[in-house]
Amino acid sequence: MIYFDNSATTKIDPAALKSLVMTMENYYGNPSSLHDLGNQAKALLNKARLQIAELCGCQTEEIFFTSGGTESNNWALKGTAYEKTGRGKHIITSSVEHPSVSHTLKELEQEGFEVTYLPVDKEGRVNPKDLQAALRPDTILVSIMAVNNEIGTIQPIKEIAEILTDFPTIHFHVDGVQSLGRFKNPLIHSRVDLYSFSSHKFNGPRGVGILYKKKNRTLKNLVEGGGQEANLRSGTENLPGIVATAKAFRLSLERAQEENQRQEAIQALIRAYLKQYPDTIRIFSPASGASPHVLCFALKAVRGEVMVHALEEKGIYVSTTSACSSRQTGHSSSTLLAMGVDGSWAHSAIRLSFGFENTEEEAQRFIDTFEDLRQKFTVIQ
Ligand SMILES: Cc1ncc(COP(=O)(O)O)c(C=O)c1O
Repeated sequence: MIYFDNSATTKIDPAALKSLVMTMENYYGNPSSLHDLGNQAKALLNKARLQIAELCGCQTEEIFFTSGGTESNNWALKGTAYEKTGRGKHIITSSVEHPSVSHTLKELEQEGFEVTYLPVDKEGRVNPKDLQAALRPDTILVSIMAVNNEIGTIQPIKEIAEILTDFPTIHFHVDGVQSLGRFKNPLIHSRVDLYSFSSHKFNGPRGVGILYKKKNRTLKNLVEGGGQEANLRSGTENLPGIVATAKAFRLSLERAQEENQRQEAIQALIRAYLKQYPDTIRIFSPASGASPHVLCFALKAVRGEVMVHALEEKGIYVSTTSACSSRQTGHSSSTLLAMGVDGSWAHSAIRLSFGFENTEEEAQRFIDTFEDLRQKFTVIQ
């Protein structure tokens, strides 16, 4: 079996799994309880928060735990919109965001907010000049992803942050769900106010997200209840998941350099093979300025889902462009369409995404299998 679907989700790291089970078995007290078991759970929660804050170079009060990347994104966007509605109703984003951003913004549009969707170039990248031109006195929020989940493009977050330095009242949110380990500073730039992470994308467990919120920024809370997470996000904390997340976060950063190099080598091997067929194979992931963990391409006139299942029969697991959209029949990648890719090519796209267990030997096995399929499909055509 070859698992090349790490942008959809990753296998939990054995050390993170150990932390998860250890916490479940030994720290089952509720961190809000007054007794000793509660105190022990609370101490562990504080420790996990401190570890993540230190790794991000921020304060513990700036780290909030949520249920995943989707909730972190929803909270950053809606929380800003509802908090700042008196100051303005204009939001800027890109046309290639994950649905947890784009669908949330569509909802806000129905509630009377105005959203500017910045175009992207042929590599799926926003031009900071377009952002500069879109800024208005009533702009309250800019939300741009760090790394695109469908093709891997890295957005110019630093350049955008520099521009926004002159606009200190605007909240700058970055969806960093696909980004951990790709930047030296996990939060990229000090001008970033809100940053979303998702544990299951970096070999942590499902059901845990992180929202970094800069100390002086205010967000409306969306989840009311017992006042956990500094009264801003209620609900009994998922302590085992949070402890395992802290472990996976640290491990991801520790092995980032080695990981990136290995994934670059895997990607280079597969790219070299794909490039032999320029008439029938198109590569959509940029060759530079992109994360090495994603490689998106298409074999002409073979639908993405057909290729996904043909590879699956050979024990190779990949996606059409994003796991969320892959069950919607006839759905094309929104990123590819925003890049101006022709609809029929977009329908044929598949995404390979690499993780910490993948090897160059697997890349070679993938190439051999894909070559058989390419020949088979070419004969059929
Ligand atoms: C860029 C991006 N943002 C947000 C999400 C949502 O994260 P989660 O699955 O933790 O809700 C994903 C998941 O694929 C993603 O790739």
